[in-house]
Amino acid sequence: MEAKKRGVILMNLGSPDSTSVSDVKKYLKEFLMDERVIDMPYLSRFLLINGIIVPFRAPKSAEAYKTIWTKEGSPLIVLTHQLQQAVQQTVHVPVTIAMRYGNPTPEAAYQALLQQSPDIEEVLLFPLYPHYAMSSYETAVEYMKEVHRKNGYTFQLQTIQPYYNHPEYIQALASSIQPYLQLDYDHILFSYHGVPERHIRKSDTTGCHCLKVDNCCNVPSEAHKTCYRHQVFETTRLVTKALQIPENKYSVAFQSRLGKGWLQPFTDKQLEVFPKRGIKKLLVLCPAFVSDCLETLEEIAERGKETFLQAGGESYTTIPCLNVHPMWVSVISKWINQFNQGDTEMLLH
Ligand SMILES: C=CC1=C(C)c2cc3[nH]c(cc4nc(cc5[nH]c(cc1n2)c(C)c5CCC(=O)O)C(CCC(=O)O)=C4C)c(C)c3C=C
Ligand SMILES: [Fe+2]
Ligand SMILES: [Fe+2]
Repeated sequence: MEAKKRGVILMNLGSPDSTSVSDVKKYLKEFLMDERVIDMPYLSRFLLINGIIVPFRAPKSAEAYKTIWTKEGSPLIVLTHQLQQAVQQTVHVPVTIAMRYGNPTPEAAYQALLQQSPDIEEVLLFPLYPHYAMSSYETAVEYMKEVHRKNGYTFQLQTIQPYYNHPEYIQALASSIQPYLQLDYDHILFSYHGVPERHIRKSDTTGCHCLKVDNCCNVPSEAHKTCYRHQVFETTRLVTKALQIPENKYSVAFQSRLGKGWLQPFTDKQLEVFPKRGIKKLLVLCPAFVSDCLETLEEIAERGKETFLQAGGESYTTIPCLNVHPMWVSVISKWINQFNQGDTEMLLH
């Protein structure tokens, strides 16, 4: 029997095309008009985004992007391209990239695969998000399905499930952290992108567990399959266990909030209080992101450092995202090879 013709799409969030205010406005509008990001009725969302948030935010965001932009473009896009190239060298199926917002679009990614392999039968969608959140993983997957359906493509679309607790992902993350443990440090902060608490409740498939049961994220539940909070705690628990980091040497916080009612504790507030609690030498990492981006390079590495040092901290080291770490490249390649052999263990069922 002949093997099926397959292809892979690595999917990330996306960036503006340039640091111009007009490109940033276009990107923010597309991003924030996503009903899985700002979950309001259409008209209120439209008025809030177009009338208030984008006009005020775009000039500030454009300035922030300027501080991290490279000759090749946005770090997130450049790093996603580099990951695609590294993975492509080790697998025998075509691999391309798509962004949820901006370029390259999902249509462009599907077309790129069809051009390389016109009789393609199965495409693997690989979201570059280890954790499930309606504003990251879910919107990426649902949007790819929608574009697939609208174009009437005949190939099948399969999706890698969230890998926040997969032993091979944890091992890759641990080995990217390991060299930094040689530094003299008091504490490690795991800073994850925040989400509104309302989103955690909305994603609860049982309707009665998340943020309703005491200590919900540590009480076994079916809800954890789609609970971002549970999943980030699990990544932290598993990776600190693998590295034998004692419980009193690390903590979790949530960054990048936009509005009220987001998951706590907040990273920026923690950075202010740590020095007062005797934490003077800090390591920070951001495992919700596979690729370094505005939120890690500007918010955490630049502004976070300033906050911590001004509050009395002495040393502040950021640990890069997995990016193109060789172990991460080989994990992705291994999962792609498994998929290419018809192994469905890693796929959403
Ligand atoms: C874990 C992944 C992400 C989740 C969950 C997420 C939720 C989320 N984000 C916003 C608003 C903004 N996020 C912005 C940037 C941004 N967000 C992620 C990832 C997640 N967001 C990434 C990778 C990036 C960086 C993109 C880059 O180009 O480098 C921005 C834009 C920048 C800014 O103006 O700050 C906004 C806005 C919301 C509202 C939300 C959940 C509801
Ligand atoms: Fe975000
Ligand atoms: Fe939970």
